Amino acid sequence: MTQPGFELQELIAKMEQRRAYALAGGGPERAKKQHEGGKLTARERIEKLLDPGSFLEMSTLVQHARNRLMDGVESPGEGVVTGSGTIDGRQVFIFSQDFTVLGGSLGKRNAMKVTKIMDLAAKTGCPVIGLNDSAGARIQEGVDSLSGYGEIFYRNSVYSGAVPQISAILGPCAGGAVYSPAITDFVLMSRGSSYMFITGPEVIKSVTREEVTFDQLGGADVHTRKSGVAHLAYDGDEAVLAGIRKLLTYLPQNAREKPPVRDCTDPADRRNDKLLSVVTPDQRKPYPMIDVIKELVDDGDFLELQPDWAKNIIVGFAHLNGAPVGIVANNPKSMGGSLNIDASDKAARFIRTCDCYNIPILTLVDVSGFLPGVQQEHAGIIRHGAKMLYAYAEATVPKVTLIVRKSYGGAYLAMNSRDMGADVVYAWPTATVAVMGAEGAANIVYRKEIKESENPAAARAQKVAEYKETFDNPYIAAAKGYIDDVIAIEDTRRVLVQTFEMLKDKVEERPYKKHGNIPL
Ligand SMILES: CC(=O)SCCNC(=O)CCNC(=O)[C@H](O)C(C)(C)COP(=O)(O)OP(=O)(O)OC[C@H]1O[C@@H](n2cnc3c(N)ncnc32)[C@H](O)[C@@H]1OP(=O)(O)O
Repeated sequence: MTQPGFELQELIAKMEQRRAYALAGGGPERAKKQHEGGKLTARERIEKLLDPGSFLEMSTLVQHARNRLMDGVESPGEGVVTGSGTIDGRQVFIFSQDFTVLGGSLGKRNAMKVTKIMDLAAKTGCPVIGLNDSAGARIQEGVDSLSGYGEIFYRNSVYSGAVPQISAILGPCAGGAVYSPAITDFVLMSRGSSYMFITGPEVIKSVTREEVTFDQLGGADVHTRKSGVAHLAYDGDEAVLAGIRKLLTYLPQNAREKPPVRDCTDPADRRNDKLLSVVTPDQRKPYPMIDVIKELVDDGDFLELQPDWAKNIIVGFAHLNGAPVGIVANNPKSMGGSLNIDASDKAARFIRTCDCYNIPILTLVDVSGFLPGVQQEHAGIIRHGAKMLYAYAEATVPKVTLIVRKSYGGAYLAMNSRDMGADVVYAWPTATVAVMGAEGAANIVYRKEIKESENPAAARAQKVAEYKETFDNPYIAAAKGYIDDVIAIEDTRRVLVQTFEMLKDKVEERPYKKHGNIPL
């Protein structure tokens, strides 16, 4: 007769054997190949991302859905590692595609593992992090694998704005697979070892005869400089994972919560005398807006998103006296800070991201207008610029606008003026608010007088000077109540900290609707 203890040991041994089989993934040879390609394995990534020892794995023993083509094929762990854990003590859900198992390809059961943790994240109100490294739809599973993608995309969309979703691209992400990261809130890529594209170089060559490498087509630099698909690029997996940890410090767990406030040692009333030598009243003289931002926020620490795409607008996260804030700022160093199609898309998306996750918005304005040009008009600047107006008006988080220098025309409205829903608008003494700059305005308003004058050039100069004297300042707008106060430049940090503190419990309701219809 079998000893009861022995029977239990057998059961335990069987469990350990199954578990070890799954944990080994595609085996040491494929793991070695992964390392040789400058990449970590799926499990190493999880270990580096989460707080030590916090990973609770799910669905470890799942196997592929059998079909004729998959006979005799092994898929330990089914090509993806899933579960939950903590980052800085806060719970997150994670899936990490395992390229060592069938190239991390996505079949029905692989997708089931992913959707399981997405559902748990939504039910428990926690962020979802996807570490992508996959050859795409599992060819042998045909339409079942397409269905698997559908189930993931559906949840990416339904949970959008409910819980933060962050995608890291750490290897291939091709074909329809790209649409999962594309729907999520943030996309981070590793340089040199990751790429995203709809159709690969081979197909492109056969259809259009264009010859291009994987990296030239969809590498990290392409998506952070040209397409705007990705928000941040890093050198290597570890840097991407550190980037995710940093990003989470600005985000709440879900849309019902506020983002975490941290201890702040940078004095709330620190004077900003440095700024007196950064921004000059000369409208034609550009200055680094990024220096203005860094001077105002806690410890000069600003996480800029999409820093190399649509450089004429700056967006990113910082803390003000320990509380996260989203910043949107014109960049006079690029295209004179004017707004174009890409800048409008970049800003609108960021504003909506802040609003989803209860992050107050600070807008720093130095804008000459929307970029003139046939290309911009024909490409739909009206439709794209409208997104910014819509996004600001739609946002119910605290919104503070500071006019640093120029604020002209339609762009004055697109940069969150009082009428567009700013809760408080400040201006520096260097600010000018008008329909257009003095040169253009004088030419139109005094055209007849200038033309009929004996010396048109002198008459024009005089009228420009008169116009500047009368209109190129913030005081007319302040007198009409469009600006709440003109503040001392060196006192700005204190004023902003106090203003956001005043607004922190702001509640703003909107009329009933299914959802708004933002122009896309
Ligand atoms: C909706 C959509 O996703 S459509 C897109 C469908 N996907 C594709 O067309 C990509 C097909 N795959 C590829 O082109 C290549 O595998 C690449 C470029 C992604 C990676 O190339 P490499 O790094 O050289 O890896 P390699 O080709 O050896 O693939 C690794 C393993 O994954 C397997 N694999 C790769 N792609 C798939 C796939 N789509 N389905 C099933 N298995 C796959 C390979 O057979 C290989 O298996 P093995 O380790 O047992 O030999």
